[in-house]
Amino acid sequence: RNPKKPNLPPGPKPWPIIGNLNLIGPLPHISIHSLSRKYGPLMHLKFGFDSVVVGSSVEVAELLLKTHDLSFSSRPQLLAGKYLTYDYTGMGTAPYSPYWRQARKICVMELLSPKRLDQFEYMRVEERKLFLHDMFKSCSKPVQLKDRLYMLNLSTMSRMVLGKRYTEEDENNIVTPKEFTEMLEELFLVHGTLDIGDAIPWLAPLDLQGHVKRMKDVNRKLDRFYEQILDERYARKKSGKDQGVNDMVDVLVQFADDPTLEVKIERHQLKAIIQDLLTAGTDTSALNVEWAMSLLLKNPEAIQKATEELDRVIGRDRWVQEKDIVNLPYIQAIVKETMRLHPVVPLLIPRVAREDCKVAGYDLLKNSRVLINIWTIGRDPTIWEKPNEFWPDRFIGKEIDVKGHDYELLPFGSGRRMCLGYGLGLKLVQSSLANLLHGFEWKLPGDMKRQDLDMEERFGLTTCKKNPLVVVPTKPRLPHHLYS
Ligand code: HEM
Repeated sequence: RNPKKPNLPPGPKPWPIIGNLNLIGPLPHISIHSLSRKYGPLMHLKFGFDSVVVGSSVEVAELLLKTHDLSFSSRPQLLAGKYLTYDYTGMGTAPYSPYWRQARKICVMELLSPKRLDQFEYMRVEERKLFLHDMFKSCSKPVQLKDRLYMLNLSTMSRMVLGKRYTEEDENNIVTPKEFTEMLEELFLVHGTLDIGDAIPWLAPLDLQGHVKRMKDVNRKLDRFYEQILDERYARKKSGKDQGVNDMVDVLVQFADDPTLEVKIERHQLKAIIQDLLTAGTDTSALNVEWAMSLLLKNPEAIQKATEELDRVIGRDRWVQEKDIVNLPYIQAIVKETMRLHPVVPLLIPRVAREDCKVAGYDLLKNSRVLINIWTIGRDPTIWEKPNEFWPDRFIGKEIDVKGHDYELLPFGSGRRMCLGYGLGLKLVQSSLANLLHGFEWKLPGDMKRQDLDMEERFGLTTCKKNPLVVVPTKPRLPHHLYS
């Protein structure tokens, strides 16, 4: 062997130009799962000209996300990051840098800290009540759960981040609910697309798929919205009518102006952070609840166990509150089991190597992209008994949690780039799910049998059900006055 040639991890032989992209189907985590069975848990692929390293076991995940976390704590510079997140200044797209460290610290310590989440809990409670009231009005009719949950999370995040529910008609709002939801929908859609220009950079200027144009268009619209929000805040501050901290933008503006900050946060960076806060948890949390309800409808005995627990711990005369969740181990187990079987970000967000690095005897080169296939890890038969079965009891009495320390279950990632909103994400998922189960009896529409409910996936920025779940809340379980 040429001693200078790097000892790359095993992988399929790449084609010129396209590399191994021909082996990647519409569900990349499944294609990569099949490849890793042949080439092993540390595998090397080529996506166009980019080297991609995939970790598919607990041991390799720990090496990449813990032992060598610092070497892999940057993000690749993809077109979406440039055009949709203000030149890579979103929290999820920013390279490892003093700016990213500073902004992440503010988000973790100030915006999403347990204390701040408690301060804004009343907003989540109010939004959930409206959602449950709407669900009550839909009793005995089929509902598309994902859309409802998405709107619940969007209203909640819109209030916590911007101080207003932009999902509802209000003549003082700067955008109509339709404009607001359409802008964000387009943002998700175009962010989730795979652009050929990312894999083959000399094709990027041609914008063959028209993605860059769409990215610029939606960013222009969103920018006007964020500009107006910031203008209003600064005007209020200047006028002396500042009323303290009412939402996350208030906190951000306060910190951005702090002269003691090591790195100054510029206006375009503020807008990127606002966008992250508004969007990162809405879809992810809604999809987790949709997957959980789908799994439960296929396993009615689990619904029975969950409702028994709810009746015993909460009783039938009130809703479930966030602080009740610690006393609901079966509900927690359902959420973990759902995240194990259907992680909504199955390959985590790609990282990038900041330097050459030796891992498990192989050379991983600077600028390689790093993916962790948590879908494979979640179904690994050497870790999980009956890996493909929905069996929440497997978590009862076990210490495994989803907070990034147990490498067999990483729905929020781990290490320096781990999800910074996991605490909020868990609250949104657990409390929506618990109250849907506590508040209603459920069935599939018409004569549909549980065997007929498909669990096919669609890959994108987040992995959702290919065919959205339609379900019928047959009747309320609690006294009627609680739904008003
Ligand atoms: C159930 C809900 C959620 C799930 C499943 C989820 C999942 C994830 C995952 C897998 C990552 C990538 C981690 C990695 O690369 O190691 C991530 C990153 C991120 N998440 Fe979440 N997330 C959720 C909710 C939220 C919420 C509520 C927020 C904020 C309000 C949020 C903000 C972010 C941000 C900003 C990043 C990028 C972090 C960085 O690169 O430094 N997420 N999330």
